[in-house]
Amino acid sequence: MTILDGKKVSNDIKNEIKAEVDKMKANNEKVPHLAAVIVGNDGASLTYVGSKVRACERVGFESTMVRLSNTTSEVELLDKIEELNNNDDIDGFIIQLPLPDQIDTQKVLMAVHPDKDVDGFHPTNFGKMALDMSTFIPATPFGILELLDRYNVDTKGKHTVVIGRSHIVGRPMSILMGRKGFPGNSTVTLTHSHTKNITQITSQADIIISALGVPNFLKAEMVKDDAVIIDVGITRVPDDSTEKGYRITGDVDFENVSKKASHITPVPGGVGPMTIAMLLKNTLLARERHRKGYKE
Ligand SMILES: Nc1nc(=O)c2c([nH]1)NC[C@@H]1CN(c3ccc(C(=O)N[C@@H](CCC(=O)O)C(=O)O)cc3)C=[N+]21
Repeated sequence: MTILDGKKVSNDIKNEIKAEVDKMKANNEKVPHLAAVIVGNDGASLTYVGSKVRACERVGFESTMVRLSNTTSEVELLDKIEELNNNDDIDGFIIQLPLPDQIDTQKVLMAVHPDKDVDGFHPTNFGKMALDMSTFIPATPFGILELLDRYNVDTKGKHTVVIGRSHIVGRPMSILMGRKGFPGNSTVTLTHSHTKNITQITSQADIIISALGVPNFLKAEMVKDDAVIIDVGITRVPDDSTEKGYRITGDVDFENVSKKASHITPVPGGVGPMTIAMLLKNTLLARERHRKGYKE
């Protein structure tokens, strides 16, 4: 059984990115600049954005965190986005999700200029992804592809079962695993809350990608021997024995499923750190495209 070590691979990727940034600095070129907008005070969201900012520092990017209050109106947020779209110093930015209820998420994501949309959430970029055109691939799915690639996990002709159809993980993942090329060329089944007899489906999977957010959902009985297991779940469960008062748990019953799996991602230390590394990679790409005047 091989642990797909997202922590290690993400560190390798960050070192590769840092080497690129060092070259830019040596040539007196402007370094990539990422901005992150966060609306409200959600603890988990603040943690993730904090990690993103720290990761920028680590590789030598510039970063800007824009904090808006929980009562921010949709118009105020759209104004801020327009400002970031027009700020030539910023190569890419993200709007941290989820957003408060008074704000229409889809409307907001459509306001981000596709050239600066390093999350890959704009319909133009999502469409390009589905059509195999070069674009920003959403960081979590991109991180999973990168992890499969670096561990040489064979995906061709395999049956991949994706659990969850969210716009940021399950849906794009189902498209990417079925695309031509590597990693890809899988036969994909996308399952969700209306799926009947899910155990029958997961037991036939060569690769399972679970992005549900239900702790311990995927049990050993649902998995066949030698399956590849990717756990995208990150749920905070209260735990007084820890310093922070919580621990994070994936969708997979790791202890038992890992005994059957050929490859498995841990939580923490699997997909989460890869997400951050690939956001940096997309920001590097955004800088490069910006430098070339968006001509290609
Ligand atoms: N616009 C937008 N883009 C996102 O990419 C985005 C988002 N909104 N909203 C929330 C989700 C979630 N997400 C994570 C990133 C890193 C970890 C991560 O580093 N996790 C660590 C542990 C972190 C902890 O201790 O909580 C790990 O799994 O090892 C987790 C989750 C990005 N998301």
